[in-house]
Amino acid sequence: MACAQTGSGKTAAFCFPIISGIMRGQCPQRPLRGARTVYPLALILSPTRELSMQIHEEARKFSYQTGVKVVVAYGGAPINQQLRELERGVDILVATPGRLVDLLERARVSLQMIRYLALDEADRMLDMGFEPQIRKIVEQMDMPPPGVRQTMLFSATFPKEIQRLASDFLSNYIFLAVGRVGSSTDLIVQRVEFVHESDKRSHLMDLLHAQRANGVQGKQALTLVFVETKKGADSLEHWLCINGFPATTIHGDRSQQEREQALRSFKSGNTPILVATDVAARGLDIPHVAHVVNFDLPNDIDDYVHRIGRTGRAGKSGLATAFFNENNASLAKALADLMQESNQEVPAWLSRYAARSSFGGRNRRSGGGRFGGRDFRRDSSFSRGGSDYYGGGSGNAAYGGASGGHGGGYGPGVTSAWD
Ligand SMILES: Nc1ncnc2c1ncn2[C@@H]1O[C@H](COP(=O)(O)OP(=O)(O)OP(=O)(O)O)[C@@H](O)[C@H]1O
Repeated sequence: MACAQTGSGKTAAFCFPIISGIMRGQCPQRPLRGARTVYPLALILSPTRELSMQIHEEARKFSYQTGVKVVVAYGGAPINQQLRELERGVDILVATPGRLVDLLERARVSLQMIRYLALDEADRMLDMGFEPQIRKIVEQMDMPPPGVRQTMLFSATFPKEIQRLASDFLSNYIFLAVGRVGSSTDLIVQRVEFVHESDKRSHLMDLLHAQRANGVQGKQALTLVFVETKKGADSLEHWLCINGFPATTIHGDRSQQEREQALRSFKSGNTPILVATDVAARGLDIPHVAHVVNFDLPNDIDDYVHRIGRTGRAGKSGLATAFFNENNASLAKALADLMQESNQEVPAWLSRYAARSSFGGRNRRSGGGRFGGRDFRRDSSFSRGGSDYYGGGSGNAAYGGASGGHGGGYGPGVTSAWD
């Protein structure tokens, strides 16, 4: 289980070991091809089609001239073309869960030879929407058990309850966190502005005007605007266009072709404003996104972390502006904590909201008394009734048990580099 901030390069972190493992020939002989079933050695699952496409492109670059074959399969695109690609041979299959289940049910893909399984955006993959499909793929098809395969879970956020679920897919695993789990990078300047619902459009317009005026040769910098609903996305896009701001939109009701076209047009700068729902919140690595606007704030602080993480990537700086009003009161505490943690200026009015808000659920951070999540096994209330998680000494090599290789002896609540 690995956590590192958005834009820090997690894709390479799971692709290189897989490619290297396959190149070292540490995988079993596959059945002779003849039947139409293919037997990939590695499977990388991701929650959105666009993210699968991006991982595929990256993995192909990383495996250039290695002979390792990477194929992608995702929904909304013709399956026949993907089947033809698969028939040409596949070592690493990058897929979205729905399309993969389809391929498995058609017996066109077998997971029997999988030695590496990576779940990108693992917490999203295991939350309510995807868990049944992931369980089916990992537990009910022909995938080898944990231990035979190596399983890697990556995300910038990892709520405890999802960690707990994820541990079903792992055996004797290492929890590796770079920085605090769920924190955002301080390369992103975060601003929160109090804006009533009815003022949001004119406020956005002011921001965009100012941005254009400051831009090189009056050019609009790439701006990603997050809204809560698909309808809201279409309507805001329309309004921006009629007001002279070239915009496009990406959300789940658009055809795959339209989604891909929107992304291309945004990346190229032809339509420098992209209005998006959460479908674009995770993983997408679009160079030069200067500004992320949370026109509607999400209910979950982790979603906020992923959204703003579309800027400030790979060591570059970025700006994120959120429109906050009474409707977002339940997020106030988590938002103020997050901002403080990443050295941002927290407006006094937000601190007041944070102080008086009553909150619950996932918008509240729970980290054993400290802000930021960590390995849930270190929560004193967690017990699996065995010594294999903590203090056993034999397993868990990276930790060396609770009193082992890293200075030892730290209990819950004690700071360590692994927090
Ligand atoms: N060692 C490196 N040097 C320079 N650039 C890098 C390096 N590693 C990764 N990058 C670049 O950093 C960018 C972000 O990487 P990546 O998309 O893997 O981030 P991530 O950690 O998966 O983010 P997210 O949590 O948003 O999915 C990419 O453009 C990638 O090419």
